[in-house]
Amino acid sequence: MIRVLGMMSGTSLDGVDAAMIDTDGRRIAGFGRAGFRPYSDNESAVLHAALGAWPDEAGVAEAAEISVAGHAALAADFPEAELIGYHGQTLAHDPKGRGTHQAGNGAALAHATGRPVVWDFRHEDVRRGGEGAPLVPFFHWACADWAAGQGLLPRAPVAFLNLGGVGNISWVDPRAPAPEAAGACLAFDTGPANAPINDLMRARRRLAQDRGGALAGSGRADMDIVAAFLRHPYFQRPPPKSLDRDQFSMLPDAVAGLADADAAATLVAALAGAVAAGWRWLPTPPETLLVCGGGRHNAAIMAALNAALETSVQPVEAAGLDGDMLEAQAFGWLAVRVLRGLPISGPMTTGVPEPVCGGRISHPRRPGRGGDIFRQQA
Ligand SMILES: Nc1ncnc2c1ncn2[C@@H]1O[C@H](COP(=O)(O)OP(=O)(O)OP(=O)(O)O)[C@@H](O)[C@H]1O
Ligand SMILES: CC(=O)N[C@H]1[C@@H]2OC[C@@H](O2)[C@@H](O)[C@@H]1O[C@H](C)C(=O)O
Repeated sequence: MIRVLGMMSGTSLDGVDAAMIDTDGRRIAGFGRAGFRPYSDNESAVLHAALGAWPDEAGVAEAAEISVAGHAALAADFPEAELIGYHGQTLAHDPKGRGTHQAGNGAALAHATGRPVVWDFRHEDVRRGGEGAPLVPFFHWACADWAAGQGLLPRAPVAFLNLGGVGNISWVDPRAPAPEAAGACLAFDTGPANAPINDLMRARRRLAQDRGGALAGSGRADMDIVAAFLRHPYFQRPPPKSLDRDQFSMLPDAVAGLADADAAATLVAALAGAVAAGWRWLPTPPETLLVCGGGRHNAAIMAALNAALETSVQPVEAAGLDGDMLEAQAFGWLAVRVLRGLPISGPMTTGVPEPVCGGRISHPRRPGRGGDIFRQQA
């Protein structure tokens, strides 16, 4: 078993999540402490300005420095970690074109923390023809396996919906022997989630988010706009498929003429409509949809999902999991899989032709505690 710290800074650009998890890269042995370090207004502004940039373009070096410094500061609170899984900051994602770009530097983080760092999780998948995203589905399979083992969920297919800046859904069957086994997982990005809502709040109210969904809850969705949005070819395309943060620029444009509350309500209805549009791709309709990520704190989103779907929609806490830390835990679990040479994606999650391991491992110049886990490998 390895005590690993997973670290994630997602597309909503609000800060860095960190969570400890004990795992052999297959089963989850236990969850540990977690932490969050928000980006300052200045850091967030630099990251926002760099969105869309590819390596060596303007603003990327500064964004990478902010990423490494923010992660190193938070990792210092977790001296018990033998290994760190570091996602980096996605600035651009175009898997069928220019590739995928996570700003950051795992070698610099290894040096700063004295711990080995697994990073650059997405490139190898893209290089081999995959979407490079979503990568959390194999971990969702492990969560379903863990929850079934704890008696918190039946050992049956279940779906996880992650609502960060972008939404992604994983259908998983914990009766399968491993996440890469045939029939174990099917996953894809559903559509925009919190990113357009945050952008609306920032532009119109100078706020970072619609806290609790209060504004959206007081408005009325324009269903003509939602219907037009759902005619986008993305929703007709079968998985695998993944999205860049700002791929649906027509959505903010379409709500530009609406009052604030109605605009927020329309974005929420579009989010739920996109999830419902993806439902047909799931191998079987799951009895439960477990919602994780910040969007589950938005009551208007949860109500819209309940209205749009004929299934039990619940926060992932119903299965004993921490919905704010699931992605950070995922990149800890995936880091151990990289260390052990186990696949982190496959045909049914990213569309890569064969299951692929990927990831890079960087060692600190002066090894700290991490040396032990490499001796365990031998
Ligand atoms: N109390 C709340 N009320 C409403 N919305 C919230 C609340 N808490 C979080 N959110 C929303 O969730 C977002 C953060 O979600 P999360 O941390 O899951 O995203 P992320 O990890 O950055 O993105 P991604 O999963 O796309 O990589 C916030 O930016 C906000 O939009
Ligand atoms: C390229 C990239 O960073 N994509 C993110 C983003 O945020 C949500 C969705 O789009 C998902 O595809 C992915 O994140 C999660 C952690 C994933 O890879 O599963």
